[in-house]
Amino acid sequence: MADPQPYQQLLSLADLLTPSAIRAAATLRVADHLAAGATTAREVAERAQARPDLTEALLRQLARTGLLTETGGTPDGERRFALTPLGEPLRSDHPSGAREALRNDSMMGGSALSLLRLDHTVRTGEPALAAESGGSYWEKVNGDARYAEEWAAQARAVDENAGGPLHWDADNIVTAYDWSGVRRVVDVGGHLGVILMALLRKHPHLHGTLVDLKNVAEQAAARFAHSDVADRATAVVGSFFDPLPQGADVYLISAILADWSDDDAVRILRGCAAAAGSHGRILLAEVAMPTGDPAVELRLRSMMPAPSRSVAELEALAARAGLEVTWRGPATAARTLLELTPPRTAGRAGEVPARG
Ligand SMILES: C[S@@+](CC[C@H](N)C(=O)[O-])C[C@H]1O[C@@H](n2cnc3c(N)ncnc32)[C@H](O)[C@@H]1O
Repeated sequence: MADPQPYQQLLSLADLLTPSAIRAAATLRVADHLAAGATTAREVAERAQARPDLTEALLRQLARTGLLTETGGTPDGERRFALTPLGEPLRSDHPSGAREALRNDSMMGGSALSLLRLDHTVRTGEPALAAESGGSYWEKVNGDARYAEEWAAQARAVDENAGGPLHWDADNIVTAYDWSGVRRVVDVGGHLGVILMALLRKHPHLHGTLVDLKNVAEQAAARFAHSDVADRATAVVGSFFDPLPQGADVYLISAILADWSDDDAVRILRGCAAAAGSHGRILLAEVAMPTGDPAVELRLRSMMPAPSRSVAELEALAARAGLEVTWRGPATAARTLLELTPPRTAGRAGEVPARG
């Protein structure tokens, strides 16, 4: 057989059918329906509330790709299908969690679709989702009740892993900063409260308020209410683009700025500074994701504008926001720690010591 022409290879490399069919199967729970006893396209379609004719096409295509196998026919001549070992991980109960990563309507699966508009990212540096919806990823997954159960599942998973080491060198936030003179901390975009709870447990004199968007803040509030720090931790629904709770001693910004352009990052820093007032400070604990590999860089950049700002770039943002660096904590490959202070209160220590 003649070797394929370069154009044929090119079209085959760029073809979207296989990934789209697998993601459609994940979204429509095809594997779950087959595992639960459906065998024909009609039975799968009925359970998936889909069209039988196109479900049949999907199942036949998945059989071609090796995720399903045809197991004969019914007396009426309908094809029967079953999962192969390659298709098994698409079941919701598979420990790999593959279906969650692949279904188009999950947080992870949905954000992967931004790769389809990589041209937009390469042209502008913006996440491709912005080209589609005009809104941020976080607004979408927090403003839509369809994602509330996913956040609840994440909260359950976080509870199951409670007590383990914190990700991305976040232990440094808890141990490397001098919390002794701090009474109130606001965790800005504090997610499900993992870091804030670790902080309050380690420093029993601290009180914490977590601010996050709706779906997340509600889960964090429920976690706090059932925890040993219930009397010192609160979670409030809010946006860091709106006024934040005033007057805390420290505004913690952990792993937030990577998701935002320079202009938005400066807005977030300014908002924290405004809430910090004349005596408060900001603890910027930004993460740096490894982007040396082009595949990793393209994936990350299609979803977030700045996955790995350098310390110098973070300090430049702080300067743009009118903040002074009053402490430099240990900078690991994954995490930077900077204390930032509005100018009128700068110089608590009278100098900028470099530690770590
Ligand atoms: C990458 S997570 C970081 C979570 C946490 N600070 C940490 O270090 O693990 C980003 C967080 O920012 C929150 N977020 C996004 N946009 C927000 C906004 N406008 N206002 C408040 N929180 C927001 C998200 O819901 C999410 O919890």
